[in-house]
Amino acid sequence: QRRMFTNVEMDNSTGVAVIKMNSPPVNSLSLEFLTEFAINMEKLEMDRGCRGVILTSSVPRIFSAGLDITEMYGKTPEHCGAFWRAVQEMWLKLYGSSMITIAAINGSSPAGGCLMAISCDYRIMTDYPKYSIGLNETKLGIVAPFWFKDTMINCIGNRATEHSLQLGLQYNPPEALKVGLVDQLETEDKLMTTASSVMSQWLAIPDHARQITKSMMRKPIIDQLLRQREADVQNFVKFITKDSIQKSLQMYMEMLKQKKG
Ligand SMILES: CCCCCCCCCCC/C=C/C(=O)SCCNC(=O)CCNC(=O)[C@H](O)C(C)(C)COP(=O)(O)OP(=O)(O)OC[C@H]1O[C@@H](n2cnc3c(N)ncnc32)[C@H](O)[C@@H]1OP(=O)(O)O
Repeated sequence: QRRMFTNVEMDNSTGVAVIKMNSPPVNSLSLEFLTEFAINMEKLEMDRGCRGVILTSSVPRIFSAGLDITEMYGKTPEHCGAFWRAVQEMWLKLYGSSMITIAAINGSSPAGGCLMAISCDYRIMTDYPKYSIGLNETKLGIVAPFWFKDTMINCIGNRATEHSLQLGLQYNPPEALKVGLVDQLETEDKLMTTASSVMSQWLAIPDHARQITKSMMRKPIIDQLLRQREADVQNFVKFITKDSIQKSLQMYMEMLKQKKG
């Protein structure tokens, strides 16, 4: 039986779907997870009754740990290529969605987890000091590709992105609010109610006007990836299969395990 990585609950009375990521222990984004996520987004996009999506997590304390490192370590170039296509597809479906997308960030959200959040239209994060969010790729010895970087620039601006990406910064909730990485903080118990109430404000705007505006803002980056999608895959495969990069990933995974023990 196929495993489910996300639960989708559609409320037909409001036209809002809630996608709950549910892949313990850390909602890491595996090839299967990403494939299922993209299919779910596609289905909601095709559903004329669905106007908005709230993205959140069922896993305690974690929104998403980002890309599943085990999908990039010790794998064949073919596997790495398939994985990267799935990462691209997830981003294209989320960043390019015509629906209103709100991230209810109820836990830590490094790297690919942060990319998911900043690909949404609005972000509300639980105000808990131990949670963090950011594109920390350089800390793993890897490089956030241009479309991660440009998504971040569109969210927090050029200078803050440069600072943030070079240092691989992870922000706690008040810091994330200050830099503009999230739009609002909320207590754990009120997070979903607040997300629904923000959604109502966005739903009050006529869809066609909001959708054209959103597309105007995001299309240049999306088109840039679409134009060079296969080159981006080959670039990733060449980079990630390098001995030095594989060594960095191995050391990072060992560090994660040691931290635990
Ligand atoms: C020249 C230019 C070319 C450019 C080409 C492209 C370059 C490549 C770009 C790639 C972009 C990458 C994006 C990513 O998303 S990489 C992933 C980054 N993620 C992280 O750094 C997060 C790591 N995890 C953590 O910090 C913590 O686990 C977390 C805060 C999320 C939770 O902490 P907690 O203490 O609750 O849990 P544990 O650390 O004990 O973890 C539990 C188990 O889960 C495993 N784990 C954690 N994260 C991941 C992950 N991302 N992938 C796979 N597995 C993960 C962890 O090892 C534990 O496993 P065990 O139980 O087996 O020990």
